[in-house]
Amino acid sequence: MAKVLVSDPIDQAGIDILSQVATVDIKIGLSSEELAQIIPEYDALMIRSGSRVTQEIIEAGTQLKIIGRAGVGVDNVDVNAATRKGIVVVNSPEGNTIAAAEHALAMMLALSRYIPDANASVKSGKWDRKSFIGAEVYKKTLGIVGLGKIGSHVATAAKAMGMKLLAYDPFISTERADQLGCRLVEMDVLLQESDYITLHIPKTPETTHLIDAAAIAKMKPNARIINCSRGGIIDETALYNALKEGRIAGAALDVYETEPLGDSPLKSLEKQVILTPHLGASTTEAQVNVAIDVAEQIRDVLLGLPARSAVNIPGLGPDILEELRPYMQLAETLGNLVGQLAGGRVEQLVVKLQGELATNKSQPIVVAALKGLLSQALRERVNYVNASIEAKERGIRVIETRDAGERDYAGSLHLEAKGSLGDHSVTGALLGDSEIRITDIDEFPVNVPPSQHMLFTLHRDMPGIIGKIGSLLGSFNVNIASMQVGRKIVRGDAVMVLSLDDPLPDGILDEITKVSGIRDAYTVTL
Ligand SMILES: NC(=O)C1=CN([C@@H]2O[C@H](COP(=O)(O)OP(=O)(O)OC[C@H]3O[C@@H](n4cnc5c(N)ncnc54)[C@H](O)[C@@H]3O)[C@@H](O)[C@H]2O)C=CC1
Ligand SMILES: O=C(O)C(=O)COP(=O)(O)O
Repeated sequence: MAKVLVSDPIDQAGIDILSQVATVDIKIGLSSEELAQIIPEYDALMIRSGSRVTQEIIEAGTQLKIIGRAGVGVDNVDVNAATRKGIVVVNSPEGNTIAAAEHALAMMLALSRYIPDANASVKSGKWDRKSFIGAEVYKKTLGIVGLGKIGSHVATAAKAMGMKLLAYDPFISTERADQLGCRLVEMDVLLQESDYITLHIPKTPETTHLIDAAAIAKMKPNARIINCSRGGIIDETALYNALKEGRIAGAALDVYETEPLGDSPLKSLEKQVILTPHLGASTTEAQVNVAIDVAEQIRDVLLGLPARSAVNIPGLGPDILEELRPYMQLAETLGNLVGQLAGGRVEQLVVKLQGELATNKSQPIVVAALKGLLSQALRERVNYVNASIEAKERGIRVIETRDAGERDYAGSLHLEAKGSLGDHSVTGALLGDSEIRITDIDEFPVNVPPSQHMLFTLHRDMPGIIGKIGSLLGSFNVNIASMQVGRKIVRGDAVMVLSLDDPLPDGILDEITKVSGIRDAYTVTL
């Protein structure tokens, strides 16, 4: 039975799903060294933001097939290292959207009305009303940095509270911002005009210290900033200095450069600062959502099924996967076939999408073709996650072309491999919804289904040659399941495609190539 390690607190609903297919060990609070030490035993790792999955841990995870992040941010996982090792990284892109958005809104209101300090004051026996005169958010300007899932929900709620909305997000269209009632502006305008600024962006090299001393200097003196996205997007030292000197009015932080937050001077500031311990996703609802979402994906991957929210298989969402799955199977089979025909080192692969396939997303098809191409060399080490990287590292140039006009089949795929031992090409199509047909080998038309053991010959089209190959195979006790010849002209060159019931015994290929009229012969295992 597979083994899953859960190294952060996960709702029981997720554990129950994992337990259907695996032995689940829950070990919370492990150090990186401890995690690296035990990870070789596990097929899957399920985490939240508390575990840091470094390259060392990934390298040590020799059995690891999937890392599931029960939440959104995967900045605590070395995704590149996982991709190189063919480990799928999945998350729950939407499970905690509402929780995080509501936390940001709660922070904005709590900051405006000094709720944490007012609460502490009453609980300490005081009745002090004059120290807590707050500000209204109504008619104030909210600047939203990052108008993705969480930012959009914040926008909708803030709009309902009568706020004016600005947004900065270079990857969002003006139409989308308009729909949400936001004016899309440059970052400087947002900094200068906002009374409240809320951050909802991932942590990347570009967003690290996006809010630094220079950015804070552009903010209004009454500005309040809220960060429920990622620590390190705000330079905490610059923020502390600005708050201490009263250059901005307040800050509410849920995330920090280092977590747990250690000895930070921010803790010494009073009612203008609210600090929560990374609680954005901490609602019962969100925790059930993310646990189920990610546990289901881990279960599926352990059962050999695809994951619906893999962050390192780009462009492979569930709807696309559903639609393209038969074509991906075709691409993988043809990639495997052309790789074996080419034999040696492949330097270039041309992937030509024809007919209706030409209008489809090509990336999953190309990835599947590369997976097939590399499968002889890398066996189960190659998968949809690492096929592109493995191809790149082997110096295989990939060229994609499209020909929507090709009409022999509704959609077909043509692959050409340029290799150290020669060039080969194959074409294939789908019959009905998912039956694969090889329709062309090295430009010779054929119509054969792929089978596990196949023999291909290039020969001169002349009487008696088929009989000779048949007898030769018979003398080695190899049974032919089907046979087809493809030729362009009578008595010119031709290919013979044989499906065999058994693998070809050693040495027989040499005997076949010695038959007069046979120019070349290849065995293929699919
Ligand atoms: N505090 C907490 O517990 C939680 C934090 N988060 C964090 O919140 C953040 C946002 O999450 P979602 O809205 O779900 O992500 P999302 O991917 O839906 O949205 C992120 C948005 O940021 C934009 N963006 C990327 N780079 C940018 C840049 N340089 N400048 C401006 N905009 C940029 C993107 O275009 C996108 O629209 C993530 O960092 C996530 O990890 C999410 C859930 C809970
Ligand atoms: O989903 C995210 O990105 C979060 O930051 C939530 O973190 P958590 O799962 O609560 O440790």
